[in-house]
Amino acid sequence: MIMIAPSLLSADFAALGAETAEAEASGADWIHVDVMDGHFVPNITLGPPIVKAVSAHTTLPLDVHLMIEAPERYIADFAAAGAGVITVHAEACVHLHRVVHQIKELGLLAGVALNPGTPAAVVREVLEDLDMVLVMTVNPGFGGQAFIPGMVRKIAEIRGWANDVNPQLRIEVDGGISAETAPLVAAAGADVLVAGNAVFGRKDRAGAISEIREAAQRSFRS
Ligand SMILES: O=C(CO)[C@@H](O)[C@H](O)COP(=O)(O)O
Ligand SMILES: [Co+2]
Repeated sequence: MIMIAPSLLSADFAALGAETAEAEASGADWIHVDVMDGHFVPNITLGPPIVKAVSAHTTLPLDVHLMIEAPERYIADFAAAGAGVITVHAEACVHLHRVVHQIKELGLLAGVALNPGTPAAVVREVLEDLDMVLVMTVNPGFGGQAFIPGMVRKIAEIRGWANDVNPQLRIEVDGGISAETAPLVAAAGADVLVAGNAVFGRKDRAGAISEIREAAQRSFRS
């Protein structure tokens, strides 16, 4: 089943509680929270205290996307703040296997993200251990960027491997996802779609979420 994870990066930061509750009421499956440190990516957003504050406004899993160097330093803090899924960037981890198990030992779902310039092969050796791979379809750091079509091949490659070694693997896509791009990624095997601008940029959030979901559902290929 396709899941939709609206990204709070495009929400009103002065009203994160209300924006989160509205996303849940509008049919979101997860709430995507973008954490940026100004080093791994050229932008700074938020940390565990804000994740904790947001968690009081939803019953949905918080899908925490860590765009930070050496994320192992903060995993326990984000878990304590209420994260349900923690995704680290492969490019930010020297000991990727250890970090994945650090997340799982806290009872959370573990994801690994790949920048557009990073080959799929980087996750191959940990694929059996993962709950999710996040294929970035823009260069991370900002919302509202254009989808990079070349990433569709990477999604299909990972789905092909997962069918052999980890059929339950979720493949999340993040960046430039809309009702227009959703069918492309779903046809390649992505089943968790992050959408920032395409949801929070619209007044009718429920309409936006269901349009993206239906567009993806029609072409999903597992
Ligand atoms: O991780 C990121 C950006 O680095 C994302 O989660 C963005 O927030 C997606 O925004 P849109 O491209 O959907 O507007
Ligand atoms: Co993100």
